[in-house]
Amino acid sequence: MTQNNKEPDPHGGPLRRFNDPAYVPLCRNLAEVRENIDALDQKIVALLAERGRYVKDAARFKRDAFQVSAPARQQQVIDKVLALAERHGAYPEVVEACYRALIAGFIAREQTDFTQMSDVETGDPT
Ligand SMILES: C=C(O[C@@H]1C=C(C(=O)O)C=C[C@H]1O)C(=O)O
Repeated sequence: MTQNNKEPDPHGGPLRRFNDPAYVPLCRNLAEVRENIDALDQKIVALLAERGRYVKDAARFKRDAFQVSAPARQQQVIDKVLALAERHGAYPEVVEACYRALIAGFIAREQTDFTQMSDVETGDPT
């Protein structure tokens, strides 16, 4: 196969086919594939914003950095999303990698939020 370093033509027809006869194509061209991906990305980012708001709220119920990190809960989330991946036919390695990155990012934000809070009983900044 030759390499031409040109981006694919979004409006061209198919250049390859899957060998699996059961494969049902979804789109007529790459532009249509990308419209669908872009529409999903809008929903995914909106959902990430909503998830982030709950992660922020979680900081109100924690005493220290270990509780912010909550490693047992992290593992529970990974196990749960891997089971969901299987149920929905998502690629498990993609789901796991995404969630490990997401959780790491959310924890970093939660740790920052935690430093900008005060103890409910003493009023001490933590
Ligand atoms: C939101 C929480 O805090 C952190 C963030 C998590 C997440 O993004 O799912 C999970 C555990 C914690 O590391 C929580 O403890 O539930």
